[in-house]
Amino acid sequence: MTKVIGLTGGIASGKSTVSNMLRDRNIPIIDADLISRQIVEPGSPTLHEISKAFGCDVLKEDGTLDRKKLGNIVFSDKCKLEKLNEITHKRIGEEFVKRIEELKKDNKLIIVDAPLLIEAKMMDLVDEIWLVVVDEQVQIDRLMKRNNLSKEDAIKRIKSQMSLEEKKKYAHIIIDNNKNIHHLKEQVEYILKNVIGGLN
Ligand SMILES: CC(C)(COP(=O)(O)OP(=O)(O)OC[C@H]1O[C@@H](n2cnc3c(N)ncnc32)[C@H](O)[C@@H]1O)[C@@H](O)C(=O)NCCC(=O)NCCS
Ligand SMILES: Nc1ncnc2c1ncn2[C@@H]1O[C@H](COP(=O)(O)OP(=O)(O)OP(=O)(O)O)[C@@H](O)[C@H]1O
Repeated sequence: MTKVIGLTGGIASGKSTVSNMLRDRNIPIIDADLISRQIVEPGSPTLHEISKAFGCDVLKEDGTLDRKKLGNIVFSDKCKLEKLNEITHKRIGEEFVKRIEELKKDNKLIIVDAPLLIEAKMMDLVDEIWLVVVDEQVQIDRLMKRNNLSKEDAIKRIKSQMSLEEKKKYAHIIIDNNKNIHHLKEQVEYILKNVIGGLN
């Protein structure tokens, strides 16, 4: 039996960092942020719908999605974010199902790295939820630094997602990423050894 893990957590909590550690152990990762880029390639129906809903202004001259511009629009307006989610989440979910089925053939453990797993009600696609947690101040600092955002913009993005306290209600395992990378890696190794056991 294959075990499918949903790896989730707030923006800049450290999901990709955890995913990379698991990938290094040859565990397959399904990356929602990557899928959300693939489904909006030029010529795709999703990009067409986005430009119809948000105007051609959200396209660059070469026809690709101007992610920065669309991000600025949706993270400042809840209704617009909901509109974008309506367009994208169904397709992201379909890709999850397809890729999980493919990977199940050859793997006992699969990770679905999805920031909005809970918000998008995709919990049923996975057997277990691992939640990466950080204190809000650490999250703000890391997000400002990584995305070169003002504090105000970083807070807007954090507030566009479900609160950590709410997410904790769904989590089977909590990974604390408030300290350094070494501390994070120790937890990942512990989980692989003691919780997942011989699966990977
Ligand atoms: C708004 C967009 C264009 C911004 O692009 P950008 O390259 O700046 O960010 P990227 O896609 O790398 O996402 C970075 C992080 O933002 C957060 N985020 C992304 N989309 C959303 C959303 N709809 N609601 C809340 N937070 C989100 C996540 O924590 C994600 O890890 C892009 O995120 C997007 O198309 N989002 C809709 C698709 C989606 O919901 N993706 C998450 C899949 S579970
Ligand atoms: N323990 C840590 N110590 C210091 N920096 C860290 C730590 N963990 C992650 N980071 C940094 O914090 C930032 C956010 O981490 P990461 O990109 O893994 O988060 P994420 O949850 O995948 O983000 P997103 O939701 O936006 O996809 C990155 O710049 C990463 O290098």
